[in-house]
Amino acid sequence: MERSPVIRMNNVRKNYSGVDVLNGIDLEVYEGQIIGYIGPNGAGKSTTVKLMLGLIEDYSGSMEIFGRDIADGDISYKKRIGYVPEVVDIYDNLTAREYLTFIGELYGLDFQTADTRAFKMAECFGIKDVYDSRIASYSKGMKQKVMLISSMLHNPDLLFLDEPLSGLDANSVMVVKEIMSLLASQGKTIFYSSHIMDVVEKISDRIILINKGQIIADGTFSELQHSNKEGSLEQIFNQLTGFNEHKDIAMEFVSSFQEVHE
Ligand SMILES: Nc1ncnc2c1ncn2[C@@H]1O[C@H](COP(=O)(O)OP(=O)(O)OP(=O)(O)O)[C@@H](O)[C@H]1O
Repeated sequence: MERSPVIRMNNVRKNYSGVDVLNGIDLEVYEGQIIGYIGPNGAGKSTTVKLMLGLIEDYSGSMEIFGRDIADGDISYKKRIGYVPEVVDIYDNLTAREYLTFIGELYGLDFQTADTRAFKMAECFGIKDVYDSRIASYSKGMKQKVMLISSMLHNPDLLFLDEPLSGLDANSVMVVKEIMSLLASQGKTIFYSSHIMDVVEKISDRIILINKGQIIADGTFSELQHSNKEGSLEQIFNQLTGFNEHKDIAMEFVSSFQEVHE
């Protein structure tokens, strides 16, 4: 059976006020893949994800999700997508129950289904006792858990996660990594961005490195290792993005706020 890609990008370009941010992204992502999408700050990762989510409309090239061009005016594909943004920006005045049932209903679930699912998920994440407390009183990790629940409540086929493990303790990290593997084994596709290289190295079955709006590496971790003769993903990242000045920069940074004694 021929596999058709869940995401297909063809020569996607985007500029902001004449400044090129994406310079021709070509990409095919398949069912069941866990894609680690990495790159330096400002490389264009969030821009790519926002384009796929339909949050930014003005671009050139073509972009298909679930086999349909997302510019065709039919936004029903969004119901099959879950998203955790990089910055947790939720309605602090709501309780988790209010927020999650609201999100569930936006995705077409009835209140009871959304509530039952959300409560069970909150229980698994150890936050059921605060389910009816205002989100404003939550810790950073607890808010992140609410975001993770909201992205999966409607059982999406494609998940976009931006730093999904941000603020989570070591035990919760293990649970979330396991959830990602389980979903991928069911054929769900996970596209996630992170700066934590050792996690990306371990859980991705494909790593895509973007630099200055272009894909400069794409493969499994061992493929990247073979073609770059480097050990860790962090070292491959440094090598491919041409960065080896960390010591000089650190020295300069510290000396900017310290007196230099000759
Ligand atoms: N709304 C905007 N208006 C103007 N420029 C923007 C806008 N959004 C992003 N950019 C620019 O586009 C470039 C890519 O930004 P993007 O957020 O995609 O990077 P990123 O790879 O996600 O970075 P990070 O790792 O820091 O999150 C940056 O130079 C950024 O300044």
